[in-house]
Amino acid sequence: MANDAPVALRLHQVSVTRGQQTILKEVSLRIPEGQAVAIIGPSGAGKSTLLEQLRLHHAEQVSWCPQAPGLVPMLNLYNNVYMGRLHQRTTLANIANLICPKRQDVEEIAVLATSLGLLNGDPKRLYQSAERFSGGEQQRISLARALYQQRSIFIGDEPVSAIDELHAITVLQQIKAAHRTMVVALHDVELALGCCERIIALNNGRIVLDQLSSEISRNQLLALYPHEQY
Ligand SMILES: Nc1ncnc2c1ncn2[C@@H]1O[C@H](COP(=O)(O)OP(=O)(O)OP(=O)(O)O)[C@@H](O)[C@H]1O
Repeated sequence: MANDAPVALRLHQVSVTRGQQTILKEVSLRIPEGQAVAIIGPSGAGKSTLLEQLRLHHAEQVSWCPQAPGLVPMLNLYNNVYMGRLHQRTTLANIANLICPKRQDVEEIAVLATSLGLLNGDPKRLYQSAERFSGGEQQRISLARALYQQRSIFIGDEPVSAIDELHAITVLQQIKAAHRTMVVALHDVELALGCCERIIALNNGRIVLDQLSSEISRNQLLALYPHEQY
């Protein structure tokens, strides 16, 4: 696949074994800067494991959005998002934030939360504990935390699976616009074809397809899911 841009993410013959099972089998991969890539494949194919390897190999550049929201339930929306930049700030600044958040941080997170439809016109929702948001909203808080990291590469494991189809497209476009490179595991092949220029399919720990979306048909992708009904 010709692309002269510098490589943003690279794996070279990476294998991952857990217990008796080899989950990734000598996977090699180069993702150029500027590309939006969907990782697809049936459940258990190794998508999360592949994303984990990409993240571990490029930790400093990556904004990471895991499959489970991973929020602190009793902390409010604001503080859960603020955690995205904990490591970029001093311990003192982080403690001060818990007592008296800076206006600039509050405003920035409010803008982000609004853009993801989390405030519904009510700024007080910024101070509502995460556990009082719905599953889909909690996923969007997790996304806001990843976006707040402001890194050049976004890696997300099913980042829009709890968001309805219409909003999922908008949210993926928003993620794309905020990062130079995006790699997301998606179970929805339509979404993958519509929002990502390159599709990488995994099966049983191996890459079985790696093509530009413009060169693949929907049926070709559906054939990768023989046991699932669409
Ligand atoms: N920590 C672990 N210990 C043992 N086996 C594991 C571990 N993590 C994952 N696996 C196994 O590795 C395989 C791939 O898992 P992985 O989560 O990467 O798949 P996936 O394609 O992301 O699946 P899904 O779409 O269901 O999230 C599965 O068979 C899973 O049971």
